[in-house]
Amino acid sequence: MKPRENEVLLKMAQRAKGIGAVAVGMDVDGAGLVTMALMGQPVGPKTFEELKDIISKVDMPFIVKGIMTVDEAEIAYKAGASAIVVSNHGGRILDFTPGVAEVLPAVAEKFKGKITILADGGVRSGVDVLKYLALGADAVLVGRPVIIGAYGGGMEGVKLVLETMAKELYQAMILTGCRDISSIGSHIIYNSNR
Ligand SMILES: Cc1cc2nc3c(=O)[nH]c(=O)nc-3n(C[C@H](O)[C@H](O)[C@H](O)COP(=O)(O)O)c2cc1C
Repeated sequence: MKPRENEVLLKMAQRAKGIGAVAVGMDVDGAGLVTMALMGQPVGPKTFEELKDIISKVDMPFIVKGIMTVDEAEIAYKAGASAIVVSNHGGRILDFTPGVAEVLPAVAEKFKGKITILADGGVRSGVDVLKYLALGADAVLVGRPVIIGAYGGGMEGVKLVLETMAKELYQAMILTGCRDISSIGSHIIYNSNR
């Protein structure tokens, strides 16, 4: 990747000031090579040093997205990211890769409390939110349902989608005996292999 691409990414991140956070996608191969996807295009830092350098120059919380392994989480954490998004961003093309729910517990086991852990992908109800929280996420992100809500009903549509999810989450918490978000944990997950 050309240095110019990093400059563009950095400028976009700096211009985003006021939005509150900047997010980039990340994929790391065995050799520690980092590629990032922005607007679907592979751009951004290719090495740990470049990622660290960009994070140090952005005066706002920096979120690294597309984390699917403990090693990738480690890179984001050591580079100084505020948060990671455990997110299977290769799903449309690589449909044989593990799902977020499969990798989230291992990432959470090592990094819970050290870095904010967000998760996304396939969340369609409040019960799905509960599942990702129980598997170790600090918070859950929602993509396509919000787009569908906006398409169908504009701002009211988005509001309806999010309020419905919040109600479903509340009901699911009551049924699983969780009095607040912090009491949601792996104890509510039934594992038939245990
Ligand atoms: C139209 C569309 C384009 C997307 N483009 C990107 C992208 O360029 N980079 C990326 O990391 N994720 C991309 N995503 C994934 C979302 O950022 C997010 O991870 C995903 O939509 C969450 O899953 P959900 O839609 O099932 O809630 C895209 C998703 C959609 C629907």
